[in-house]
Amino acid sequence: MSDLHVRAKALDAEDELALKRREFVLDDTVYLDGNSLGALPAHVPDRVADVITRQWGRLRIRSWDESGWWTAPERVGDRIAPLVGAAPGQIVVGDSTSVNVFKALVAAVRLARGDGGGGEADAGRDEIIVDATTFPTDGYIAQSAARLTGCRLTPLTPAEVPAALSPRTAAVLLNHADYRTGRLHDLPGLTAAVHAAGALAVWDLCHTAGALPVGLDEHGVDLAVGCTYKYLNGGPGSPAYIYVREELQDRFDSPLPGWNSHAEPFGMRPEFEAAEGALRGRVGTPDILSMLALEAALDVWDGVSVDAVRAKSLALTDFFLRCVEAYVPQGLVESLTPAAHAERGSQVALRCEGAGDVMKRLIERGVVGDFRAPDVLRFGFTPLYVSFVDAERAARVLAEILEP
Ligand SMILES: Cc1ncc(COP(=O)(O)O)c(C=O)c1O
Ligand SMILES: Nc1c(O)cccc1C(=O)C[C@H](N)C(=O)O
Repeated sequence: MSDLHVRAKALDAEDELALKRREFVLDDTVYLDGNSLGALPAHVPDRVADVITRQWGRLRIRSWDESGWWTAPERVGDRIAPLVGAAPGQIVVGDSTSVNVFKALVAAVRLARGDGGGGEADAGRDEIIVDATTFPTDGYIAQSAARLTGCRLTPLTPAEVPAALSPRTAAVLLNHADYRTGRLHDLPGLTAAVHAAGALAVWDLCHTAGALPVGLDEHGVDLAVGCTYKYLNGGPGSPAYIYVREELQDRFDSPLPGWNSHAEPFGMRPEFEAAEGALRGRVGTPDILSMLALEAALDVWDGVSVDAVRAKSLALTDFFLRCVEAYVPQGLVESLTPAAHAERGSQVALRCEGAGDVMKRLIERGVVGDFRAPDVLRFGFTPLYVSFVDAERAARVLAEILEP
C-alpha cells in the first residue's frame, strides 16, 4: 500500500463530511463528474414516487394548492438561497440556465438604462461585456440579448474586464468558475468594478453553487443564475434559478413576462402587471416533477455548512494534484487549474495528449470524469460524496493508463 493511499485513508477518517456519502446512491466507481451531473440522493426516488402517485395520481388538480405546487419556485428558491449567500425572497427556480441567462441579461440592460422606471435614465449605455471563455450557451444568449437590446457585444476574459468598463457598459455577464479550467473568478472585486462603472453584474454560478461560498448579498451582486443538476444534485435537467437582488426587484423588467409572473395570474387579464418581488423571475407553469425532485435532493444540505464543503473541496483538489504529481511521469499532464486556493473552484482540469481516449480508458477502469475538447481531462470533486481514497485511486489509475 502506497504512502499516499495510507494518507488518503487518514484524511477520510478525519473528514467531518465523510458520512454524507451514505446519503447518495453510489457504487464502487470513482465518480468525479458531479460538476456535470450530481449523484442521486438515496431518498429522492421515494419522494418523487409520492409526488407522482399521491399528489398527481390521487389529488390531481388539488395539488397546485394542497401539495404546494404553485409556490414551489419561490419555496425551492429559498432553500437554495443560504447556499449562495442570499436572504430569502430573492431566488425563484424554473426554466433552464440558458433561459435565465436571457432573462437576467436583458433585464440588466434595461435596469442600467433606467428603462424599468424609478431609476436614472441612461440610454447611452449600449454595451454588454461577456466572458470570452464562457460555457458556450451564455455566449450565444449574450449575442442574442445584445441584438435585441441594440447593444454591441464585447467578449473579454474576466481579467480584462475592469480596464474595459466604460460609461457605455450596461451589463457584464461572468462565470464564477470557468467550466473548462476550474479557475475561480474574483466575484467581489469584479462586481465592485462593474458597479463603479455604473453597470450591472450578472453571474453564472453553475460551477460554484453547492461547492463554495458565493456571498451574493454580501458582495452586492445584481443578478445571478445557476443550474441545479451539478453540485446541488437536482437530477438531469432539473430546473435552474434566477436571483434578483431585493433592491432591484421593483424595477426588474423581465423580457419573458408570463402569466406566472403576473400580479394576479388567475385574473386572466390581457394587460401585464408584474408581481411583486422575486416572482417576477417566473414565466410559465413550473416543471413540478423535476422541481420537487430537486426540493427533495436539497435535504442533503441540512446541517451542512458551505464553509466545511469548501474546506474539503480544497483539501481534495490539493490532494489529487499531489497524487498526480507523485504518480504521473513528468510532462504527461499539465494542470490548467490554478494552484492558488483563491483562484480554484472544485474541479481539476488536466491538459493531456489524447485526452478523449484517456478519459474513455479511465471510465472503463471505473474512474468517471469527462473530456472537454480539445485536450482537457476534467475531474469534478463534490465534497458531499467524494473521498480522499477516491482522489488517490483516480490519480493512480490515470498514471497506469499514461505510463509508457
Ligand atoms: C457555466 C454554464 N452555464 C450554463 C450551462 C448550461 O445551461 P443549461 O442548464 O441551460 O443547459 C452550463 C452547463 O451545462 C454551464 O456550465
Ligand atoms: N447540462 C449538461 C447536459 O444536459 C448534458 C451533458 C453535460 C451537461 C453539462 O452540464 C455540461 C457542463 N455544464 C460542463 O461544464 O461542461
